[in-house]
Amino acid sequence: MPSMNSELLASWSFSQTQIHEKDSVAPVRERSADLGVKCIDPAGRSMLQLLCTLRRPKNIVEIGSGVGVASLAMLEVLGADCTLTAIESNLEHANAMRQGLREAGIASAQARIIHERAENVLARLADHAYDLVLIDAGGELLLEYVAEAKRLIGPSGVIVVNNAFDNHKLPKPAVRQASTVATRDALRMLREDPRLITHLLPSEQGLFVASLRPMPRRK
Ligand SMILES: C[S@@+](CC[C@H](N)C(=O)[O-])C[C@H]1O[C@@H](n2cnc3c(N)ncnc32)[C@H](O)[C@@H]1O
Repeated sequence: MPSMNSELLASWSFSQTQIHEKDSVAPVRERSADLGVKCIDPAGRSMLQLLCTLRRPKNIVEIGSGVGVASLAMLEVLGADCTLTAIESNLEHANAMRQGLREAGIASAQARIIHERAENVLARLADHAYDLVLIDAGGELLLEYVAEAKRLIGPSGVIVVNNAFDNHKLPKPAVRQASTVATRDALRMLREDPRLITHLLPSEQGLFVASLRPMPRRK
């Protein structure tokens, strides 16, 4: 296991600076900051775009879409080829996201925002109908969201958990706060599922990716 030393820390910090976002991203980040929403960090956003580029998901669910930094990142690389169902419990955040979608020229038929608590919505979404589920709504209910995400994804589905470091509390065993315990349990649930390949990507907030193993090819 690599131990954190100053060189490794310097390389990791350097990697976090090697991201150049389009000018259109800054106003959405500003709107997020104005409303006190902690949006996905630049490295996480860039990793999410890479994942979308490689997997080309057609149907996406985002749990906790905030003002839409992650949503717009996915829509930017996928174009009109995908539909997004964004679940957001805070009306101000949902309205600010609607504004961002309009400014980006995204049709409302392509990106649907459901203004409701995710725990009241997810059960209504169809089994195996989605290719990517992004979870970014805090740690407390993460186990529930992960269980639902496993039901929602189709045969080549991917589950992504942002802020997997739980604000850097995850690696500290002494921290027993509800969100940290739930995050540990949820990530373990994904890691121990033999159908999934998982990886914790070292963005600033931590991006945990769980992908269904491909079916073996028939000879
Ligand atoms: C970390 S922010 C999401 C940031 C967003 N993914 C982005 O990158 O721009 C978390 C969001 O989850 C929302 N949220 C919190 N609990 C929720 C719940 N139970 N159901 C739906 N949304 C929730 C908050 O209102 C907040 O906007």
